[in-house]
Amino acid sequence: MSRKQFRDLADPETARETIASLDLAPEPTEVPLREARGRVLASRIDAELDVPGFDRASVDGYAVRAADTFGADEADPAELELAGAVHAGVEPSVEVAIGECVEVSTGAVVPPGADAVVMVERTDEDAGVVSVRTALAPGDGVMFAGADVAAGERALGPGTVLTPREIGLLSALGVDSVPVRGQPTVGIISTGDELVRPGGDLDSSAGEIYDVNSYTIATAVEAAGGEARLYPHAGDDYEAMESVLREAADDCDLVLSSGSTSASAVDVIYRVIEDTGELLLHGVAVKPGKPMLVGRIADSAYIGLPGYPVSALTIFRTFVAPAVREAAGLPEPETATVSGEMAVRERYSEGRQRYMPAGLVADGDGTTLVYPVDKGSGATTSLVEADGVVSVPPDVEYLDAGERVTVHLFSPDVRPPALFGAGEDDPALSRLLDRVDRPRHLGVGSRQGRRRLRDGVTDIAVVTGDADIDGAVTLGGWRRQWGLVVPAGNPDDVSDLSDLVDRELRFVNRTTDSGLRGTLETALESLAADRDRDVAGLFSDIDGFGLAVRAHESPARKVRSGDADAGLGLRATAEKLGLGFVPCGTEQVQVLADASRTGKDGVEAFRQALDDLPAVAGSLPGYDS
Ligand SMILES: Nc1nc2c(c(=O)[nH]1)N[C@H]1C(S)=C(S)[C@@H](COP(=O)(O)OP(=O)(O)OC[C@H]3O[C@@H](n4cnc5c(N)ncnc54)[C@H](O)[C@@H]3O)O[C@H]1N2
Ligand code: MOO
Repeated sequence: MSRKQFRDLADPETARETIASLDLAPEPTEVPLREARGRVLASRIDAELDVPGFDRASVDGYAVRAADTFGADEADPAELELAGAVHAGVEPSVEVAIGECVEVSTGAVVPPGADAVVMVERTDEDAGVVSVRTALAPGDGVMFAGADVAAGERALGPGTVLTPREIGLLSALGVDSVPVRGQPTVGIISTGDELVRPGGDLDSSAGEIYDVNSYTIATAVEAAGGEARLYPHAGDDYEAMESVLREAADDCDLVLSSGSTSASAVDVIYRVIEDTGELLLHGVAVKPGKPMLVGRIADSAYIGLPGYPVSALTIFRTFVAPAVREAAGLPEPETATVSGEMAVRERYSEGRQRYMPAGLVADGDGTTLVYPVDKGSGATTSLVEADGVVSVPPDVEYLDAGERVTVHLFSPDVRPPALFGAGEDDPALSRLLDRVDRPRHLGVGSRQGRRRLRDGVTDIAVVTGDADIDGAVTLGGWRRQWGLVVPAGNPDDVSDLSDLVDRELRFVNRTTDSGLRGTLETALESLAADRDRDVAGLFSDIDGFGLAVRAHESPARKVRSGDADAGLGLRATAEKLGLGFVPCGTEQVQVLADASRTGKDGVEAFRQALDDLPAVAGSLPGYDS
């Protein structure tokens, strides 16, 4: 089977122009006013009536002839005869003659003869005579007919985005349905045999994954003013893709697929487009998102997003969302940028325009630091753990530490974390972070945590083992019991670490970045010394010593699923998952803070949260404050 090769990549501007040349805009439509929020008026609306439709009392009080109150004040009130009353929603049956007044409530029709309304607070009434303690000018206390909007006036123009304010005006005009721009219908098709919709059962051993793109792109379409339609995901074969694409093209203004854009033998979607429609572009010099496609199928526009979730969403945000907004008649949203200094040096030399996900953190002086958050295009956390994107031109090979860069925030209301930490992923830490406003913690293990603290990226590091870092102070810490997580009831009768070495047990380790791995190795080193053996040989006697998983619960989960006999873990994890536990020792977890950042509100808040440590540790088996 032939494979796609990416030799000539289009530049981003060409991609933008090609997408702009597609026609996504649907016909205008009419919607009930009640459902019109966020829609865009398709044509002008003129007032068909005066609002208010009558001279309306704006206060509770008495309708008067202003001339009758001339010269009145507290010392010398005007005395008027009470001729009757008019309430809101009732046609007046009295007139105000010279020397008279009529009681009115707010919103009532001002009765004939009157030209002003005095507030009840400035009057006294006694036996049918009202003393008015202030002088009024004509129009005081009255909203005249048509003063809000007059019949024939231009009320709202085409292109107006309908918010509650405009819906208020249209309600006042009695309009109950409005002509609006159509919302482009966008068909969403994820491709790939491996995909399962969230909620379905997942067989990870068969390489199945949850479908991230369908809901992500559907919600992004809606946020851009389109109407998303989800189609069942298409398997990795030509016929399946062709039939779903045709079906979606029949129904929608734009079809968006994800996946199958690249170079593998099953990445055939470009051929389906070539055969059933028109392929206008394949491959753009951007990162992420290089293999995107643009084309047409029947009367519908088509854009192929790459399968990797970060690539798909970045391409959507950068190239597709503006076209959807344009078709829906929506203005480009307010964007916000923040300027900051690169916290670390970042190398890059692929010659493509890069949209680098970046996080923000304030250092001790309040300087904004920017750090790359790139866990790769396949990691959804690459975007969740970032605050925005730095656009790096194709000819830039690296960004130096300290270099000034501009971050385009994901939205203007993005606020950087108040507390930024990295290191151990730990259940006590998770509970403590819940007590802090806007924390961000990267569970990258002790080693990486120390490195980021040393590099001046994070405010705190949560580590086991070596806690001696220049310029760092200890905020607090706790002890946790570690050992071997085994199946419930410990069926293999595992009693200590030597069983891993001496018996045929399938073990699951943690990665070398994790503190627990360091603690295990230290314990095994002393076992090797007791036995007068070389430590590497001891490690190699353990079946699975090299089988390392990143997350702190993962070894225990492998034990629970029957894929391992013992895993490195904590007592707290074993008990949480209903598994057995063989204790091997306790280790100290320490929270270190960059000494120059202890004045930050978030760091101070975390220090206060540490006061709750006895309660937190008391709720976790094997924990001690
Ligand atoms: N030999 C080459 N390999 C790749 C190249 C290349 O130029 N040569 N390009 C890489 C780049 S860049 C990208 S981006 C991806 C694009 O891949 P596809 O669009 O073909 O997407 P798939 O292969 O179908 O999937 C990639 C990846 O993403 C996962 N995926 C797909 N759809 C979803 C979804 N709806 N939800 C969650 N995850 C999804 C899929 O399982 C794969 O892991 O190709 C590189 N390879
Ligand atoms: O273009 Mo791919 O999106 O670099 O990951």
